[in-house]
Amino acid sequence: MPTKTPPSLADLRGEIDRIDAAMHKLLMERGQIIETLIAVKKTAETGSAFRPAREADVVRRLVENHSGRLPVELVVQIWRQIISTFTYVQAPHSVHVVMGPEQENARELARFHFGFGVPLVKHSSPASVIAAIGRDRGDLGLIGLGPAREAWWDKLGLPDQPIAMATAPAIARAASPRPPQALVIGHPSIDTAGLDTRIVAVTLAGKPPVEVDAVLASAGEGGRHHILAWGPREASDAEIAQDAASGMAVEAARTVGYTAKSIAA
Ligand SMILES: O=C(O)C(=O)C[C@]1(C(=O)O)C=C[C@@H](O)C=C1
Repeated sequence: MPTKTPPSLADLRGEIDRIDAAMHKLLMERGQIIETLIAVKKTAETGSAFRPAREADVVRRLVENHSGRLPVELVVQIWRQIISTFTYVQAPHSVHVVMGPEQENARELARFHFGFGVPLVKHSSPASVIAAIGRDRGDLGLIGLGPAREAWWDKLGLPDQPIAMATAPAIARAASPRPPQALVIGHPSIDTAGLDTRIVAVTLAGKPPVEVDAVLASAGEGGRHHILAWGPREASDAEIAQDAASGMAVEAARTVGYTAKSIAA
């Protein structure tokens, strides 16, 4: 049987050039939709093009349809860059991030999530990020989750205060901790319809004996224990608080925003 001669390097590069040109053309075609998007979404009036539920759908579909040699993280990273740039071009804004010695990977996480086209503003505390949102309705904030010095999330969801609307990273990677590492917050006027997960600020009588996956962040303060819990959107604040409390008495529970279910890569 005659053996097939392998393609030359020039042939392979020709093939890559053809694919690159097609990808570039499609990207430019995607870009042509922006002007109409701005008009249809009335972005000039609302000040923000950010639609977290739609973004989560796009990423979930990519992960579901992915196969082959290319790591899915790369594909998600490329699309996060595209989507964030599209959001920015429709309505320029900044992303406020808590960065400091205790938040070493915050910049990397912010760049992975929002790409390189969006300006990052550095803050030293969650309270300062929360205060910054609302001065400009289109701005977003990124605050690290996990153990905290104070229950900064208690400021979310109050009248005219920012709410939670996404978690980062967009996918739960095997190489990174399973629970989300950071919370994305934004002005309450941003459309959060379609996000299937409720985020609840809970006050407990004391520290629960075990920490469960339903807890995103926690802080001990003034004898009380404060946690940020998540559960299905259709569940009530009290139900989500009970699930996260591990038997500890629940003193207060209040919705502070929503997010999309974790997307496992
Ligand atoms: O679907 C929209 O509303 C868009 O503006 C498009 C797009 C995208 O690039 O896919 C950009 C920003 C939104 O946050 C969601 C999705």
